[in-house]
Amino acid sequence: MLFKDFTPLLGDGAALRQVVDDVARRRQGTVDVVVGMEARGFIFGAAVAYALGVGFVPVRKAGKLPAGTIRADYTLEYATASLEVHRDAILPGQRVLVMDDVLATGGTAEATCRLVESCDAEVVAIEIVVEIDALRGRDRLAGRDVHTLLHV
Ligand SMILES: O=P(O)(O)OC[C@H]1O[C@H](OP(=O)(O)OP(=O)(O)O)[C@H](O)[C@@H]1O
Ligand SMILES: Nc1ncnc2[nH]cnc12
Repeated sequence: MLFKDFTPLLGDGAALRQVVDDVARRRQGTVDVVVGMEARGFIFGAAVAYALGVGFVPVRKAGKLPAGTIRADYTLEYATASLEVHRDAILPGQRVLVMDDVLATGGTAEATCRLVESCDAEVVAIEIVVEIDALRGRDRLAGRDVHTLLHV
């Protein structure tokens, strides 16, 4: 699978603003917090949280967060990995927007949804900048509101 390089989009101020404003317009008033996944989900997630006027919660690769965490394992092509979030970062009942740059196999997004739901919070929607359709990541997110800006 070819690597989809996002750095030109990040370097283009008008394009970056268009992506962030589009997500913020769609989700305005519907979420209490944005969750973004390390590392590229931090860039878009934090910008969208700022635009919505809500907080941002980082989901990190295992072993990087300083306080008490909960963990979710997920599968990569030939291995497994783990994501973590601070156990008190997402409150029960909060409405959560999950934001990432790429949806490939869906493992990252699916594990993130599990983390949110372990906090008794609700995944209101998943916003993705680019979905790699051939990898069928969407199948792992069946029943969820998944919105993608671009399909490749
Ligand atoms: O749908 P999946 O198959 O789970 O792949 C998508 C994930 O892969 C990339 O992150 P990566 O784990 O490469 O980390 P990085 O953002 O730190 O480069 C991307 O930013 C997504 O988070
Ligand atoms: N092909 C790909 N390009 C960019 N980011 C990715 N994350 C997972 N697969 C990817």
